[in-house]
Order: sequence, then C-alpha cells, then structure tokens
Amino acid sequence: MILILILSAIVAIFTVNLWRARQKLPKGPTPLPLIGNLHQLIYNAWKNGGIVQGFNEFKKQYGNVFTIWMGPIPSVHIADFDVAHETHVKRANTFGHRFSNGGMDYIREGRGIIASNGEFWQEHRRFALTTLRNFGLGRNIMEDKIMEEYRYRFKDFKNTHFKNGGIQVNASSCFDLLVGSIINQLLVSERFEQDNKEFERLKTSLAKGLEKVSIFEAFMPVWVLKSKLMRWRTKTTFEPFDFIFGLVERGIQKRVSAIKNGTHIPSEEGEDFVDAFLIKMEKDKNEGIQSTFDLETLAVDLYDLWLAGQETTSTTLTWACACLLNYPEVVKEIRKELTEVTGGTRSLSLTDRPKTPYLGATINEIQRIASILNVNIFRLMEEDSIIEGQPISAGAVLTTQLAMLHTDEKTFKNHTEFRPERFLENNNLEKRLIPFGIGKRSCLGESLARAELYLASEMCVFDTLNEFFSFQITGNMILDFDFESVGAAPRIQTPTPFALMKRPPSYDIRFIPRSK
Ligand code: HEM
Repeated sequence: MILILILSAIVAIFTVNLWRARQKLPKGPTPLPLIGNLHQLIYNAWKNGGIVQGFNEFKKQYGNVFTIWMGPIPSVHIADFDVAHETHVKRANTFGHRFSNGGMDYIREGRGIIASNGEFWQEHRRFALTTLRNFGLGRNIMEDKIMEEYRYRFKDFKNTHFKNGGIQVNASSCFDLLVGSIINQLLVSERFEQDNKEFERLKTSLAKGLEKVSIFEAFMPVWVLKSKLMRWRTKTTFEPFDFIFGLVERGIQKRVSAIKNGTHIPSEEGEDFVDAFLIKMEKDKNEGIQSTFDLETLAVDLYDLWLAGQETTSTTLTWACACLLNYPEVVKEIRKELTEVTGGTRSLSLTDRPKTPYLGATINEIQRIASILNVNIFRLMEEDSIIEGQPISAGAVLTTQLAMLHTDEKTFKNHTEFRPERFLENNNLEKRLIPFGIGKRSCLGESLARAELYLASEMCVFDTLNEFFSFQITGNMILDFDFESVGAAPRIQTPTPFALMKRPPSYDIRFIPRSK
C-alpha cells in the first residue's frame, strides 16, 4: 500500500512538473513521464516509413514548430524556412549554442568545432576557417587540388578496375576514396590508396556505425552510452569513431616525431592543417598566452573536420550519381550547357559557375533530394525566448529539420520529383534550400563541399579525364564519355530512413568512352 502511495506521488510530481514545463514550450503531443513522446515518435516513424515522415505527422497536427519530448528532454523542431531564418539568422546569438550530449560528446567532451561552445568554439572555428582559406578554400588552389585528386583517382581506377571497355566501380567506394583523399591532403598532406587496409576498415565500420546511430544516441547521456549495460549497442555504433580518433592521434604523433627528428620541416604557414595548428601552439607558448591549442584539442579538431567533411560530401556525390543515372535527359541538358561554356576543349573551372545555371540547378536539386541528414544536429537554448509567438524555455534543445524544409510541398511542389528546372523557374527557391544548415553554426566546410560537388558533378557526367584512356580526344571531352549503372539503375530511395544520416543505396557504376 505504501509502495503504491509512493509510486502515485512520484508519478503525480512528474506529471505536474511536465505540465508546468510544457506551458513554456511550443505545442506538441502529450508526453508521458520518463519516456516523453518517444513511443509516438517511434510509432509515427514506423507507420510512415521514416523519421522525416514521422516528424511530418507532428507538423500536420501542431504546425511549423513543435515539441517532442525525447525521454526527459524537450526537443523543439522547426519545420519552416521563415521561422528558421527569423530565429537562426535574425536572432543568431540566442539560437546558436550547440547541444552536445550523448554521441556528440562521446569523444569530444566539449572540445572540437562541432560540439563545443563559447570562446573555445569561436577560436577553433575561426582558426579552422582561416587555415582552410589559406590552403586555398574558395580560391584556385583548391580547384587544382580537387582536380589533381580526380585525375589521380581515375588513373588508378583505370589500372585496377578497367573491364569490358570501361571503368567499373562501386559508386560510394569511388567517392569515399576521392573525398577522403581531398580532405586528408588538406589536413595531413596524405592521400588514401585503394589497398589501404586501415581506410577500408574505417569505411566499412563507419558505414555500419552511421547506419546504426539514431536519435537515441543523440539524447542519451555519455555515461549511459559508456556503461556496460549499453555495450551491446555502443560497440558497433561507436567502435568506428574510436578507430578514427586513434588514427588521428597516431597521425599527429607521427608528425610531431618527424618535426623533432628533422624529417619534416614546416614552411612559415605550414603545409597543412596539422602544421598550422602546431605553429599556432608554438606561437601561443612563446607569447605566454594561456592557450586552448594543444595536442589533444588538435586531435579533436582533426577528427571533427574529417568526420564532417568526408561522409557528407561522399554521400552527396553518391546520391548525385544515383539521380543522374535515373535522369539521362538531365545529363543531356548539362552536356549541352557545358559544351557551350567550355567550347568542348577544356574541363570546367569554378569560375564558370555563373555561366552554368543548369548545372547549378541540378546540384541544388541533388542536395534537396539527398537531404543527407534525416535529423539535423541540435542546438541548446540558454535563455528563455519566443519562437513563432510561442514560448521556448532555457534548457530545451532545438533544431531546424532540413530534410523537412526540403520536402515541404508548399515550397517544393511535387517534392519527390527530381526536377532541376524548378530552381530556374523560381529564383527565390535557392535561398530556401539550406543543406549546409543556417545561422552561426552553419557548415564550416560549405565552400570546399560546393567546389567538390561542382567539379565532381561535371566529372560524373562527362568524365573529363581523357588522359587515362589511350586515345587522343580532339573534340569536347563532355561528348566523349558516358556512364551507366551496372544492372538496374539505383532507386532514389534510402535504405536508412530511421538513422540520423540518409544514406544512398549501394550500386556499381561504369564510366565508358562515348563513340563519336
Ligand atoms: C555536402 C557536404 C556537406 C554537407 C551537406 C554539410 C552539412 C552540414 C550541416 C547541416 C551542418 C550543421 C549546421 C547547423 O548546425 O545548422 C554542418 C556543420 C559542420 N560542417 Fe558540414 N557539411 C558538408 C561538408 C563539410 C565539409 C567538407 C567540412 C570540413 C571541411 C564540414 C565541416 C563542418 C563543421 C566543422 C561543422 C560544425 C560547425 C559548427 O558547429 O560551428 N562540412 N555541416
């Protein structure tokens, strides 16, 4: 009897507290003590075939902004561009603090760029942006580096994957190597090779991990995730991240030793991100500054840049090819545009961007259809505020659900259709496409990613790398090569609708010389 009374009292206290807290939050379904709305979220996602579709059910009932309790934590979801702009751009400071719990904080522990906050974040984000810019981000040097990697990679594939008159590769492996090498060159001046066992292990386990990481890992405190009770789940989910961090740490140690024994002498600005960071460490030390730049924070910054820069871009490129394989008429239209711009005698350059609106529109449409984050990363409210006329209290977490914005029927009519023309018919549409996020925590690598997508999309369509085939090309390279899927074209449908990341299907692709 006493036990029942105690339990009833506990439930009553929880219920009253929940009721009070809900008065200070945007509308949403009624939560239960302890589990919040997890049961409704799981049901909605399961019933509608994915987490984005599940969120949409809440939007239908509660509008552009709604609260879902992830267990005891209220999470507020923005599902409208204007609200995202009003909060994240116009009131950027109120809505710019990162929520770092669970999986986000697993290795970082408040450090790095993605999950840190305050002065630490400002310093490290600024440093990373300046350093990447110095190494050519947004300038021609970057274009050269990207094109050099493309050439290298395809020459290599020609030697290892040439079959029945064309190069046959797995699309995501191809882009993993390419993008991994570009980012690795910037960070540690090393490219990955096809037979690199560490890279293979890293990619296989990362893919497995990313398929498993769900909203659950985003909200569970780190100590729960690290507990023995959770080992059955976290072993596969977090093992790849431990492995990557180990690789990063070993890379740093290698560089430090090389500098010590004189086999690596950095130039004034350094050869890569690691050099630049070590130079900054030394400078702060010499000036007697109490610095947040040390070997441990270097490892976390590198880990962040690698994770954020590799999988996102490679996944988008794999989606890009899947879309293009399904829409040969789009490929034809881009060919026409690029033939006009390049005269058919040279490859594309970033400076051609203003002259290639159709290719630009196609990349936009690819990023819209891909919307690679089923669930965007969260921010944390540090103070009480108002959002679309509704209160939002300090302690709530919030995010703009990019995939919901990109599938909003009001903005993107017939959103399941792949139709680049929509961006040409309506110039305002591009502003409402925000694959790199919005506000002061938006993507740090946007320029690099945009350059990679622009130059690589051209590569997908036209295969500009004539030199790896033995015959001389006299006309436009665009017209010389074609590509096709091996077997049926991949479906533009994700195999991971419940994970945080929306991965593309796995498929093989063939690059074939076109007959003249
Ligand atoms: C197609 C490729 C990419 C996509 C779609 C993408 C998307 C995103 C998104 C949605 C965010 C979260 C923004 C927010 O909180 O509102 C983000 C953050 C971030 N991205 Fe990217 N990203 C890409 C490529 C890259 C690259 C190449 C790098 C590194 C060189 C990078 C580094 C980062 C970092 C460091 C953050 C955290 C920024 C902060 O919290 O201050 N990303 N990205």
